[in-house]
Amino acid sequence: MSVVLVVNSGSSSMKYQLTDVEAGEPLASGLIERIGQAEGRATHTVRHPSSPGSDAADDTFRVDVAVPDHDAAFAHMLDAFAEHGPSLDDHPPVAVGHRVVQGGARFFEPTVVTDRVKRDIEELEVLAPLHNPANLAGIVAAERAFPDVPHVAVFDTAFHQTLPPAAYTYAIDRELAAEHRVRRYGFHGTSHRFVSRAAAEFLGRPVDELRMIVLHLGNGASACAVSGGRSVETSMGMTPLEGLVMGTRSGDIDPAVLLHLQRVAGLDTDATDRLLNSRSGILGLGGHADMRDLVQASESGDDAATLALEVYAHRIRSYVGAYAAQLGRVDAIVFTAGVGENASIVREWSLAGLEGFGVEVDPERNRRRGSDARRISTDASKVAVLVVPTNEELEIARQALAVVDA
Ligand SMILES: Nc1ncnc2c1ncn2[C@@H]1O[C@H](COP(=O)(O)OP(=O)(O)O)[C@@H](O)[C@H]1O
Ligand SMILES: CC(=O)OP(=O)(O)O
Ligand SMILES: [Mg+2]
Repeated sequence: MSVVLVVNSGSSSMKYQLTDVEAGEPLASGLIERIGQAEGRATHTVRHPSSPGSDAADDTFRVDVAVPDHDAAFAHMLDAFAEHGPSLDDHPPVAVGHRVVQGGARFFEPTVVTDRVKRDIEELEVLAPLHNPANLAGIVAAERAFPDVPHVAVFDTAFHQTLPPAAYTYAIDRELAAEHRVRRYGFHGTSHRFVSRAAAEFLGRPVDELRMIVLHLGNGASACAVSGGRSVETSMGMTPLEGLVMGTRSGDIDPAVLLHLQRVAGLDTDATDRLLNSRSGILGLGGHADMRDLVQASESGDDAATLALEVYAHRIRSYVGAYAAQLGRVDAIVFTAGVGENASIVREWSLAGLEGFGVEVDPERNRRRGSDARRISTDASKVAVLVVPTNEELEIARQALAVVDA
């Protein structure tokens, strides 16, 4: 058994998963929230792999606990494994895989963490101020907790290294852009990679024959045009702010709006940053960052919530059209992540009216719930519309193991 611990450190949370890579099954997972705040909360779930004939439920343990920093989060995680299992002595990780959001133009592949790699991740903080500092803090804390195993950084940007220059170049002064590394990098690459391969498997066709549009709709959201298994266009840019409407992020906006607000509403740089990253998206429009709450508000007649949903879907439809043009042909449109896998209304509204382009969602299939990959288009639809659950942790574990085994 090859067990890998996967860590996804955010600025105020840490997610972890202990995974048996060969079985493709998590043994345990957890989430430590509100790191650095007075009241935190930790959840630890012990998974019981479902064997034929048995339907064992997972065990989840929740505690309210103040967690001052990432070191404390790791200490808490180790306690949770000791108390609730599975025992790390019986399942020692052979590697720790870390999600790192921004790898710039430097990291193309999963990379064993060294002092040099840590310095590079730190140096890339200017290009991802919300994400990379937390990712690095998680790596440093994990090295302290697991000093004897290799640590592997897996970058959100790596899958998008195949973008052609025409897709990643912003039309601004090229010398200024080069000096400050201003270009589009793209994110959620681990998910787009995993999901595009899983979709090909579901369709029973080699990924290198397929052209597809993957819609990763979670808290952050991005679209990716995948041709022959390679990312050729994606909606996030230099940072994870560009593109689709998200939980709290605006996505695309005329940059002159910022200039205008700075002039007439006195917004400074930090206030502008907070507006676009934390107070916009469906939260800014409809009062809810969580899609479940937004859908519920809309269903109970809240017009602002309904408009937020319409804007969210309208933006997705625009990207689907644009990416169809870039790809020249679309074999599949694939929904994934929390919203994409669960919110049938978002899938329905996003693809409404595309029948003329061979995209026909079957309303009944779309409404049906499920946790496996499934087709939601009609049998007659020229383009297959799929829901494919993402599993970034398994993909990170696989990539970390491959590096360590190599
Ligand atoms: N049953 C559901 N219906 C609608 N939205 C859902 C459902 N379950 C989860 N979501 C939404 O998925 C989003 C979180 O997605 P997720 O992929 O877990 O995000 P992240 O990993 O980026 O934190 C939230 O907006 C949440 O409301
Ligand atoms: C890059 C990014 O947006 O990540 P997340 O969706 O986890 O916020
Ligand atoms: Mg996610």
